[in-house]
Order: sequence, then C-alpha cells, then structure tokens
Amino acid sequence: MAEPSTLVIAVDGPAASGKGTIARGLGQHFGLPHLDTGKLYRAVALSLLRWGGDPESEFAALRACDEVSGLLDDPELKSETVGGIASRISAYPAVRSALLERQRDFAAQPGGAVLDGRDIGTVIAPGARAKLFVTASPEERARRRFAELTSSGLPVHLDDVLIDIRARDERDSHRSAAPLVQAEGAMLLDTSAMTAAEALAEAIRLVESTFPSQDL
Ligand SMILES: Nc1ncnc2c1ncn2[C@@H]1O[C@H](COP(=O)(O)OP(=O)(O)OP(=O)(O)O)[C@@H](O)[C@H]1O
Ligand SMILES: Nc1ccn([C@@H]2O[C@H](COP(=O)(O)O)[C@@H](O)[C@H]2O)c(=O)n1
Repeated sequence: MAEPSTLVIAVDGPAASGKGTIARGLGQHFGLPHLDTGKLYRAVALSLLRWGGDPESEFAALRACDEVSGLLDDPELKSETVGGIASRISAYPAVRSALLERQRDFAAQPGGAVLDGRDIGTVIAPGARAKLFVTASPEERARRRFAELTSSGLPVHLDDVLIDIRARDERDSHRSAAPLVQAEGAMLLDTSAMTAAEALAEAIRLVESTFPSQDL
C-alpha cells in the first residue's frame, strides 16, 4: 500500500472517548502535525471565565475568542469547569465561525494533518481522506475521565463525572450549529473494551485501509 502524499485525518467523538489519545498517536505514526480543536473552545471558555464574561451571552463569548492564542498551553484548560463552559459556548454560531479559519488552515498544511474534535469530518475537513468516529460507552468514558482527574489530585465522584459526561453528550449532539454526529464516510471505532494501545493499532489499520493500493 502506498501512503498518500497528502493525508488529512479527521477524528471525532464524544467527551473522553479517547479520540485525543488516538489522534496524537496517529500524528506520531504518520509523521503529521496534530491539532486538538477542543483546546480552542476551552481557551475561549477560560478567557471568558478569567475576564468575568457571561457564558449565556453569545456576544461576550465572541469577544473572548480574541484571547485564544495566549491560553492554549494553560494548565487550567483541562479543568471540568472550563470543559463545561466550553461545551456551552461552542453552541454559539459566532464562536464556531471565529474559530473556523484557524482549523481549516491547519488541515490544509502541505502533507496533511490530524485534527480531533466534534465537527472535523462534517465541517472543518469534510474532504479528509480518513475519518474516524471514536466512541465508548458513557460509563467507560466516565471511568476514564475519573481516573484522569483523580490522578491529577482533583477530588471528584464517579457519579458526578458520569452525570457531566451525559450532559456534555446531550449538548454536543443536540445543538443546531455543527452537532456531534458520525460524518458521512466516517469509520466507527468503539474503544469501550480496548486498551489505548489496542485502540491506536485499530485506528492505524482503519486509516491505512483508505490508502490506494499500489499497482505491482
Ligand atoms: N482505550 C483506552 N482505555 C483506557 N483509557 C483510555 C483509553 N483511551 C484513552 N484513555 C484515557 O482516557 C482519558 C481520556 O482520553 P482522551 O483525552 O484521549 O479523550 P478525548 O476524547 O480526547 O477527551 P476530550 O476531548 O473530551 O478531552 C485519558 O486519561 C486517556 O489516557
Ligand atoms: N471541534 C470541536 C471541539 C470541541 N468542541 C466543544 O468543546 C468542548 C470541549 O472539548 P474537549 O474535546 O476538549 O472535551 C466540547 O464539549 C465541545 O462542546 C466543539 O464543539 N467542537
């Protein structure tokens, strides 16, 4: 199989499904730059939080988009508070439009790129060569998020994490602007019963299945 010269890989899926781990691994495997697009929405949320803007105001959230670049490496991006606000402000069409060009430019790099998020295969890079929709049961995703948060020393309860995961799924899947759906042509990867290494190996296999066969 010949590896295509331009390889854009779109990885979408719900919260804590493991899409970021897979997308990062695909980037390393295929030598492609990777963008976690959730960070952009989290940065808008963090900017809003620090400035004291109202997450209920689309106008305030749009203003917060100006501050994204300086916040992308901030450790507070990972907090559940920021993630919750991100899932609210990401429903605003004005916020999605403000972040669109940056993501499309990343996807258009020579050679290709890997992007993960909620609307990569539907809106950002609908022409991507390989599209994956990564999922896992809400209970398994809650366990993974719980383990991640507790290992960072954050005191959380598993039940609360599950409630949060379900609320996030509901908001991300039912908003009118770029809802989370399996894109046309996206290959489903359910990682519920897989280790992270098994999930990456399967993702690599699925991406390689889209390569053109080389004539011998
Ligand atoms: N197959 C797996 N089995 C167990 N744990 C996993 C697996 N895949 C990822 N994880 C762990 O689950 C947590 C969430 O994974 P990851 O950050 O990749 O998910 P995500 O879908 O990108 O999350 P989000 O975008 O909502 O932040 C991480 O701690 C990661 O190490
Ligand atoms: N392409 C994307 C990426 C993310 N979002 C929203 O941001 C929230 C945080 O994302 P994480 O992947 O870091 O959990 C998420 O809940 C989505 O609402 C988005 O809309 N589109």
